[in-house]
Amino acid sequence: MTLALGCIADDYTGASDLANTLTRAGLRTVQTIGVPADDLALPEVDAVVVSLKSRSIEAGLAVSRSRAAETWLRGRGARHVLFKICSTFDSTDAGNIGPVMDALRADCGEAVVLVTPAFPETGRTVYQGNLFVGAVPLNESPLKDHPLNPMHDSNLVRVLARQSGTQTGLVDLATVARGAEAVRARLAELAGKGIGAAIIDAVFDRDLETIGLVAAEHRLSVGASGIGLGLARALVSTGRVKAAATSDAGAPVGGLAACLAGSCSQATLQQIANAERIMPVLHLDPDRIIAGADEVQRALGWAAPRLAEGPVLIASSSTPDQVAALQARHGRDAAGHAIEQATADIAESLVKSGVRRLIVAGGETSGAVVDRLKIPGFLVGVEIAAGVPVLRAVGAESDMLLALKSGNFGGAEFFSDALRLMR
Ligand SMILES: Nc1ncnc2c1ncn2[C@@H]1O[C@H](COP(=O)(O)OP(=O)(O)O)[C@@H](O)[C@H]1O
Ligand SMILES: O=C(O)[C@@H](O)C(=O)COP(=O)(O)O
Repeated sequence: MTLALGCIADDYTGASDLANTLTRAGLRTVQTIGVPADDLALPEVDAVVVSLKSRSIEAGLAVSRSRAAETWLRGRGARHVLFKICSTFDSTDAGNIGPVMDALRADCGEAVVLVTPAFPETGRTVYQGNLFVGAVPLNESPLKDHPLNPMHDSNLVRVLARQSGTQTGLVDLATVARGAEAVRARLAELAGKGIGAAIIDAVFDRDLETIGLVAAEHRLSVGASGIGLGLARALVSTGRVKAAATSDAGAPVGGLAACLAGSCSQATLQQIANAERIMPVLHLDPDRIIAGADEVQRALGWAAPRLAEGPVLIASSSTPDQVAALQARHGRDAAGHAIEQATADIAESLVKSGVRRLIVAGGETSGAVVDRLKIPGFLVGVEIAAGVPVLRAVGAESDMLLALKSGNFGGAEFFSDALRLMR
């Protein structure tokens, strides 16, 4: 297998979002959980997205895990590696976007790395280096209240400069609009000044196509699904990949269905509220989880009689005020970790009792659940909402369908939309 594109994603929902985008653009794609074991039977593919849970861990660990993934991908022929980050640039001043980018850049000797989280299909656009979420700048969006990485600065040139050892420059929209040659010239100018990273503006998919053409000539890029779209279209339009039809990875599995939510995003809170109309919903008590009380057992006892009747939803999600109060009592990381592990405990028991269709809301939450279920990889099925495909587990103990929903993605009826497509 010689890969046309290698990808390293810093969380599992982000990885499935990217795998979805690449698949829809015609690349045969598989999502692996971590660096695949040698005995994992992978189909013949054009792109592999290695999913890491490295967004919110210590920067040194994120670097070493990303480097291991890079070595594996380049060893399978990937000339270009895309480091997939969140379309809302989720990170802190300690990393991990800057440190991982610096390490991968040093490994491949790239002069200037193109960086853009733009993903217009989901309302993420970048103008003059400022990230917009829908109509508002990042720092005014719900991301200002993210439980793990609240985003308070929408100027990505500044945000990345605080995290990276290299200087950060800008390729503005006017340059992108002039086409690939103008972008190449601007990158050469930045490289001449010793600037090693460039935030590049993008508002429409056509901007990402220009960016993809240029990025594909390089060894490394950093961004969200939008630049993945640009790269995939460039690989197809230049004949390096023959566009494939989408597979039937979402064929029915039957079995019980359940939903778990650990995301506290505004979108997820609305989706949970709407789900109350169509299925039983249990709201976990986060204080009881952290206190180590038997909240997991309570949830399982609640779910057992209801599952045979139809899908259920179990959520730890709370409003920003409640999240802040909980974190003040217990600490941010301790609270997040305890809740993720409790959600994983619940997922493990649900699967033991016959759940084969599982929907998880939240990136870190999905990471904890998928790790616990020891699923080595996924094939991409139909799209439920922009950035969220139906996934079929490969190499797992049971044949299962999953959906890993980024906190901010999906329409107001996401849970019923997903269940309709996961049979
Ligand atoms: N009620 C709560 N209070 C505080 N933190 C919570 C609560 N519920 C879940 N969390 C934690 O918040 C984080 C949500 O992150 P994540 O799952 O990545 O969601 P998103 O995709 O919205 O970013 C996780 O670490 C999760 O355990
Ligand atoms: O790019 C995106 O927005 C998503 O693919 C993503 O990474 C989402 O992360 P979470 O919101 O933490 O799920």
